Amino acid sequence: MTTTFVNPALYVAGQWLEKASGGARPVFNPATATEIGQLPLAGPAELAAAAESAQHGFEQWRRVRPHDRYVILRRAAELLRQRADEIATVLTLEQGKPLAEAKREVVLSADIIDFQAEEAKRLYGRTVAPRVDGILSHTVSRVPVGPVAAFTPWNFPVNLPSRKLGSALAAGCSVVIKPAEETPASCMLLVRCFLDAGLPAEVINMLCGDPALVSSFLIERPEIAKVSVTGSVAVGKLLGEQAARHVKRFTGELGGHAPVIVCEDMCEGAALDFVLKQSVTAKYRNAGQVCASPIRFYVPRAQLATFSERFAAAAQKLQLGSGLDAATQMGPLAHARRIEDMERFVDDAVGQGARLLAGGHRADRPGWFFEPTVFAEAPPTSRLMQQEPFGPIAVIQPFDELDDAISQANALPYALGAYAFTSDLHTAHRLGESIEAGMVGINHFGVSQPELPFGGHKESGIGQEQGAEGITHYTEVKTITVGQPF
Ligand SMILES: NC(=O)C1=CN([C@@H]2O[C@H](COP(=O)(O)OP(=O)(O)OC[C@H]3O[C@@H](n4cnc5c(N)ncnc54)[C@H](O)[C@@H]3O)[C@@H](O)[C@H]2O)C=CC1
Ligand SMILES: O=Cc1ccc(S(=O)(=O)O)cc1
Repeated sequence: MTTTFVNPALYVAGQWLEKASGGARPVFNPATATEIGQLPLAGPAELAAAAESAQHGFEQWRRVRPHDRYVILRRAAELLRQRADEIATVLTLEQGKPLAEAKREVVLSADIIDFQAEEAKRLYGRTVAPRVDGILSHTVSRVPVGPVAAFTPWNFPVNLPSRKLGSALAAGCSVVIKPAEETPASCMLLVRCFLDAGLPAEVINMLCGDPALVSSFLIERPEIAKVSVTGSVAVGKLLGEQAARHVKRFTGELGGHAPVIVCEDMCEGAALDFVLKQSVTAKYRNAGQVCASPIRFYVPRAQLATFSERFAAAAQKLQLGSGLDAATQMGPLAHARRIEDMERFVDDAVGQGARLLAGGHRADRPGWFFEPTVFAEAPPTSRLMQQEPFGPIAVIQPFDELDDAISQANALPYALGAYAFTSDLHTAHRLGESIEAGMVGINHFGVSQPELPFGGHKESGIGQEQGAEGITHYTEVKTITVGQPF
């Protein structure tokens, strides 16, 4: 297995580019904060070429039968599985997460592509009975929306592109994808799987550059029909506004601030052990850089001390280190900006009187490591209780009545993932129905599955990815109605 980095290149109009007109920027290993590669950056010339190429690619791909699209996508998923060790290593080198997490991400991405490939064959239409004589047929079908501009972040550099590419390509769209500049190489290796599987060259274009320039340039291009973004609420609003100005279709998978309600009946003995083990694992997975990461834990007031002390003790025991080291349980944050952001969250929470129970500092070692951090009783005005920390910070809050916990859970404009633990079936249903979120996990954190729709309510997003819903967002409804000629 290789432990070397693969220098990233852009893929524009059927050519791999190791240099581009926008210059270049370094790619870093977050575990050491050292440069590991150079990324070429697209300028207007490559951006225009990519948009034109996506139009050519679309004209070709839309005519490929769904079954043939399915065959190519299934082959790409298989190549991804075969290359999982190499791709996971590159992912860990540029993003930082433990290798086992990176490998799971790559294999899960193959499952996502497989599922969407199957959906290509199930884009059913319908016929509708005419209401007057002289009409032969009304046919309602789904057609591909057109070339897509897709923007993905650095926290899941293979999974998030796979969600967009799997659905868009299955639907018959071409894609110009801009992965995060911090983590371009693992996405490049994903793109190679599609091309090696037989995807026609111009159906996919991949480039990086100045994010604001790339997005505004592409969204304004007449070739681009749809914009799909995963990122912060702020970036989602910006790109959504730009798309709306041109009446372009838009999917946004944006931030979250997931609450976790732990009911009284889960606060003792084996039940409490179970909740704590699941919670600490879910919280510090990918160093908390997950849009559906649990953030606010609500526990009965009488259990606050025990729950928070045990949570903090478990967090402090986590082994930090390079993702390539098999003993590592939590890697570094993906880039230096995240460390500064964590410090701002901590300073603000401490300043507002929250109790710091664990961590709170950058770790005393090279690289962008931040200690697993636990707060209790943070005031609702603190930044931590209002904005997505997107890092290894948990906050544990007391509640008196379950209704109060539900109100607090629903108090923010975010509504992506939410979780609750209870052994009571009636309470499980009540929580599932009353918590406002796109995805509610009861007694587990595994809300993201290839078979299930993933998406948020309120400001957390528009549309869904994965599941049967994923592909539909890359289609338009078209009605053809045929009358008798005379
Ligand atoms: N929903 C998710 O999975 C993600 C959410 N975020 C959120 O974003 C916050 C800030 O993340 P940072 O990386 O520090 O900041 P950032 O906002 O600079 O970048 C976030 C991502 O958006 C992209 N981006 C930024 N401006 C863009 C633009 N005008 N057009 C197209 N893409 C653009 C970047 O390339 C990057 O991949 C995090 O605290 C978190 O709340 C970040 C990454 C993933
Ligand atoms: O950041 C969003 C995100 C990405 C991946 C997953 S999972 O690996 O499929 O669980 C969850 C959330």
